[in-house]
Amino acid sequence: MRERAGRVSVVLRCRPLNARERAEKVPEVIEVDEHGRTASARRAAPTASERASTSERANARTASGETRDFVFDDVFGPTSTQERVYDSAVRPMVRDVLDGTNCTVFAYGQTGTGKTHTMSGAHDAECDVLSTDAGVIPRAMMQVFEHLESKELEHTVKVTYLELYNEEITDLLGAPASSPGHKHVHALMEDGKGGVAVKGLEEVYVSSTEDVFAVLNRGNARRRTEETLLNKHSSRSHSVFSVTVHIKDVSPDGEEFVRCGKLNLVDLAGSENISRSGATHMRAKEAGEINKSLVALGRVITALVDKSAHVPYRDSKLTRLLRDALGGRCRTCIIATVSPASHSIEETLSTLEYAHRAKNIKNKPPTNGKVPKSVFLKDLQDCIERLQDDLLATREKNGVFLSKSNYDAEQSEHATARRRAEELENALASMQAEHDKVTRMFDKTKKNFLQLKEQHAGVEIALVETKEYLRETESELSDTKKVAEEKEYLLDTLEKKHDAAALVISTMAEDLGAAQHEAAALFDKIARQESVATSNTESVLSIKKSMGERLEKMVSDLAGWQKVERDTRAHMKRVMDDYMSRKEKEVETLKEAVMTMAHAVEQATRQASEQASSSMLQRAERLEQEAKALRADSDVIQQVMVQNVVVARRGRDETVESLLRSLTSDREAFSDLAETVADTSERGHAEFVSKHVDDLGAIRKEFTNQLTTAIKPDLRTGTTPAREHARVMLAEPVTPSAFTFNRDEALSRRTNVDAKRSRPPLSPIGGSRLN
Ligand SMILES: Nc1ncnc2c1ncn2[C@@H]1O[C@H](COP(=O)(O)OP(=O)(O)OP(=O)(O)O)[C@@H](O)[C@H]1O
Repeated sequence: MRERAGRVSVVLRCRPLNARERAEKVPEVIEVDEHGRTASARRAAPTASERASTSERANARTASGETRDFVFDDVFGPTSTQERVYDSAVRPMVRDVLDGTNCTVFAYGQTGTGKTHTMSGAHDAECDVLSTDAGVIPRAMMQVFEHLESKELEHTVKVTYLELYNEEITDLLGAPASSPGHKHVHALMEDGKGGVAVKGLEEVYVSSTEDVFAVLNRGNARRRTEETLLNKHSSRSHSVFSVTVHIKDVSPDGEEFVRCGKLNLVDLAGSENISRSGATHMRAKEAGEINKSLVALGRVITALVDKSAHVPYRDSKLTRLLRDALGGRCRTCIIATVSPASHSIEETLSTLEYAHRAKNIKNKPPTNGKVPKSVFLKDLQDCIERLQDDLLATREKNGVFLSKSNYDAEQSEHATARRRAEELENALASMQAEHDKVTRMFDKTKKNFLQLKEQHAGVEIALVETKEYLRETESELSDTKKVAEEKEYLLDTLEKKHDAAALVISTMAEDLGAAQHEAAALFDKIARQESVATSNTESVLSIKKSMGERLEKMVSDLAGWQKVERDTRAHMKRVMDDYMSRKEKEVETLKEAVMTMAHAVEQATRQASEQASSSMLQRAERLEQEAKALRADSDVIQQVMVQNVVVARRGRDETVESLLRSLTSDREAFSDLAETVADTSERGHAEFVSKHVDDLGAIRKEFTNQLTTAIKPDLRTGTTPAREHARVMLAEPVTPSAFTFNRDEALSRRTNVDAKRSRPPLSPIGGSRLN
């Protein structure tokens, strides 16, 4: 092994697969290069059985196929022998011990990886020849004694063997306990030189390898081992086998001195995955304690590597025991043991990482173990005196008493213990605070739990209800199934019917095709009808439009006609007024003439009545002529009216008739007037004139009324009688004869009227004459 001053040396040993692993064909994931002092760890996919026995997380991690390399001071593969490991890693250290150096060799690794095999192995020897399986301890002892014997040096060799189990130190070489349940537990104490010592530990002086093997056998017999799934003889404790060698020597200058070297050989209990090792109950607690102390060891290593100000040696008795070996004045070698099996890859990697880090721990320079013989003797003398004092004090007093030096040592230990107690109290206070916090969390959790319990009760009720509902649902389901079966049956029937229906449907489809054809023809017809209807509508609209236009035209014509009528009426009125005023004048004149005549008649009563009669007759004739002229005027007027009516596209028959009647009546009236005038001589002109003035007024009034009625609009229809009459007229074919004045008919009507008035009918104007 290469040596680097002051540094902890770390070697790796990888054991071969055991029989069971070989049988299971467990893949090997560790490759070692002894020459290159490297080890490669490969994460491989786990086998089915590994998957079954490994946590999901581990499976996930080991499935990655990652390979990591580690370099150590020495690497030993599965085929490396015990001898080779010893010669390479430990033999130099034993040499140092014999030179007066304190050395520590400890094996560290997962359970079942060969720590005990490496440290102890088989330590029986025949004929002073160690078996090939002999481990570090027997080989070291063999080397020590070979050296001492070969050099024929004066020496003493003493050994101690202790076990640290569940944080209690037991002396494996001490007197057996008085009762099976009783154990001697030993305290750790400061040795006053920066190290620790186990108080009251039995030191056994040995003078040969046989003595050592006997001691080892005695101690190993008391060591706690158990069978686990991972190791048939698993060590359940850490063990420390210490060898102290004192050698008397002489310096070149002739001075005698004593070389004192101590070799600590530590076999740690293996870290274990509790689930994989199958540990339960006490064993699980045991494994927990082992792991705890190994974690403390890991923290110490980390603190030393990181050069932390505080190294937590006091966290466990294991680290206190190894204090000198880790960071103290000691030469140290760590033998890390690993398994090549794939199922241990995670633990193997953990071991490799810690071991690799531990390489960086630097110890202080070892003390020179050479003590002058006088000093050594003085020390021995002091020791003997202390022991004698204790013995004396014990003898004199009725109890256990100590010598002053032992008392001081005890006091010093008590002071340390007090400090430790204070530290522990502080730790306790922080733990109390943590405990309070946890209690509060517990209370909160308890509250939550109670709430959850209540919810759970509610859920249980709901569950019962759900179960009930489920039962109901199941019953409904069975009913539904029955219904489903029935439906299935019906479905079958329906399918058959469906086939039949399909047949019918195909027939219907054909019919439908025909119907569609007919419908198409029908639609064509309808389209045609619609087009006709549209054209009709257009015609109606056109007729309506032309009717409207015609009506408007008619209205406008009517308005024109009304104007003509108004003009005619005004004209007639003027004619009539002229005529009347003329006639009135004439009547006046006539009256005057009549008066004159009457006067003349009165005066010329006696003058020739014939002359008078003739004159009157002439006068009457003249009047008749005038009447004829009037009649001619009337005819002219009549013709004008007719012409006007014709020009106004027919006209108001009734109005015209009325006018005609009126005119006829006027004519007749004039005829009557003429007759009356003819009769005037008989009835008197005054009566005649006044009567006819009245008649003329009545005629005018009636004419006016008729006109008003003819043009008065009907509130309901919005039309006037004249318009209505015109409409009727327009609707009927009009012949000019309809407007021809029938004089005879008029006369006959006049006669009828007169008859109704009980008046003698007038003689035709043309044929009238005065009687
Ligand atoms: N290098 C090796 N060559 C052959 N067999 C070995 C080797 N290492 C270990 N073994 C065997 O493996 C088994 C377990 O070894 P060992 O008891 O030494 O493990 P351990 O690490 O001490 O376990 P634990 O921590 O449980 O005590 C033993 O039967 C041992 O003989």
